[in-house]
Parts: sequence; structure tokens; C-alpha cells
Amino acid sequence: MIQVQNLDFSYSKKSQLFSQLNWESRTGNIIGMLGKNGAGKSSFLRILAGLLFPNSGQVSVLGFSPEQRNQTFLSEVFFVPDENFLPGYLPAERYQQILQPFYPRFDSEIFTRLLDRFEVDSQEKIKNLSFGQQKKVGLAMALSSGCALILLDEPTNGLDISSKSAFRKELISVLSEDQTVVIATHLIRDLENTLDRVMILDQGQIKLDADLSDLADSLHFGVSQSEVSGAIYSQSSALGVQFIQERTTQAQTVVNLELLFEGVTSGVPIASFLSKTNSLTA
Ligand SMILES: Nc1ncnc2c1ncn2[C@@H]1O[C@H](COP(=O)(O)OP(=O)(O)OP(=O)(O)O)[C@@H](O)[C@H]1O
Repeated sequence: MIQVQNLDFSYSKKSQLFSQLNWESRTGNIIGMLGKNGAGKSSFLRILAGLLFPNSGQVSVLGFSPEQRNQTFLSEVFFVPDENFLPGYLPAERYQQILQPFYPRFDSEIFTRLLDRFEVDSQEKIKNLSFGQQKKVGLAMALSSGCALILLDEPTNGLDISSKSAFRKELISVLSEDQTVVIATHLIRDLENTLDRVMILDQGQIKLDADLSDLADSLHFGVSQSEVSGAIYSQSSALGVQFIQERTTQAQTVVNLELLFEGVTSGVPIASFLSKTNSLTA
């Protein structure tokens, strides 16, 4: 579905953002792309969408080279950027009617239901909606598009707590098995219980790329009142010492994505503790 090989990308000659980056994704996953501010998450999504071009290397999305912006490619990829991309002078419903013919599997009933669920007035001009409401229109478009690949840049940024929860539920319920979603975010908690796979981008490289199920099988996440021996990574918090251990006989735990992220970005080779071969590290 997505194959990235030896990708080099920079905005200027002085600093390289991605260097020999490799990545592959399978169909039917909700993939979280995590990274610190400036790690290159938005840039990576824009390369996948064909809005930025690699300096060198190969990028293939659904069998297409994104930079060629093939018509079929454009009808199968929906990108929601972090900033508002909608025409302010149109109401959401009218914009949906204009956009729908470009996406062969667009479902207008889902669109209407989502706007209702998100409590957005579909008759109001988009420019008169708040930032969060405009964001919800973009997300409703993406989730109704039926596209094979949906790219979401910081989708929960600007949403209130109940809207974040509604978005998570709708994301899981609306998607079909032949759709793939890549979500770039640094708001890790917002994606809890939503992701199938997590990819961590740091210092121009993918430092971890693993299924949540593999992480839960191979790692044990816990909190203790004192230091834990044999921890792969630990961090003091208000709750006590949060730690990650290699899992042997311990009970399976929910993956603590924030702790995992801190561990990986502080240089711990977490991927070497994973049992499955489809997890990798840079
Ligand atoms: N149009 C541009 N021209 C030059 N440099 C840019 C441009 N856009 C982004 N950059 C730089 O590229 C780097 C990666 O930016 P990008 O927006 O992709 O990161 P990000 O991980 O999405 O960050 P954030 O979490 O803050 O949104 C940053 O150092 C940024 O300054």
C-alpha cells in the first residue's frame, strides 16, 4: 500500500530532514505517526500526498508515484492538513456536494451523520465556524470519502474532549478493512485504544514501527513506588516510577504510548525487545 525506499528530503541544502528513510505499510491499519515538534510528521504526510517531492529515493502509494498526482491516485487519497483547507464562503453541505464526484465511494449519509454527531451546522458558511468546527468538517469529509488512504495531520488538535472521543469512535466504526489511515500527532493520549500500529519518527529516521499487539505481547508496562530492576526504560512521574520491562511471565498490559515514545526518543532500542519480525528500528 505504501512503500518508501531510501527517501532523502530537505527544505534547504543546509539541513536534511529525512535521510535514507525506509518504511512500508499494510492495508487496513490505523497507523499513528508519532514525533516531537519538528520531527517531520507533516512533511512526511505531504510527501505521501504528493504535495512535496523527495530529493531522492522511491515513494509508492497504492502503486502510484505521489508526485505525479495521477487522477486515480487523487481519488483514492484524502489528506486533511493541520491548518484549515476548506473554502470559507461555502456551507459544509454545499462543499460536500461539489467534492463528492471526485471520490467514487463517497458516502453522503455518513457525512451528514458525522456532522450531526460532531454538532456542526452544515448550512453555515465554513468561515463562520470555529477552528474546531472547521476541523470537524474536514474530518467528516475524510471519513466519508471512502478513500483507500486517509492522511490526517493532528486531527484532534482543536477538538474539545467529547469531540475527541466521538472522533475516535467514528474512526473505528466508519472505516472498512480495505482502508488505511495514517495519523500524525504529538497528542499521543488522544489516540489511545485507536491504533493498530505505531511508527515513531525522530531525527530524520523511523526509530520504531510496530503493531500494538506485538508491543503488548513483548513488553510489560507498569508503575512502581521504587526503581524496578530489569527495566528497559523508566521515568519518574507523579504516580511513581513508570517502567517498561521485557515481558516474560508478567500479565499483558495496555501499551503506554507516552512512555514508549519517551523511551524510543531517548535512544532505548525498544524494537530489539519485540518478538515479531515485522517490527523494525532504524
Ligand atoms: N515550508 C517549509 N520551509 C522550510 N522549512 C520547513 C517548511 N515546513 C517545515 N519546515 C521545517 O521542517 C521541519 C519539519 O517540519 P514538520 O512541520 O514536517 O514537522 P512536524 O513533525 O509536523 O512538527 P509539528 O509537530 O510541530 O507540527 C521543521 O524543522 C520545520 O521548520
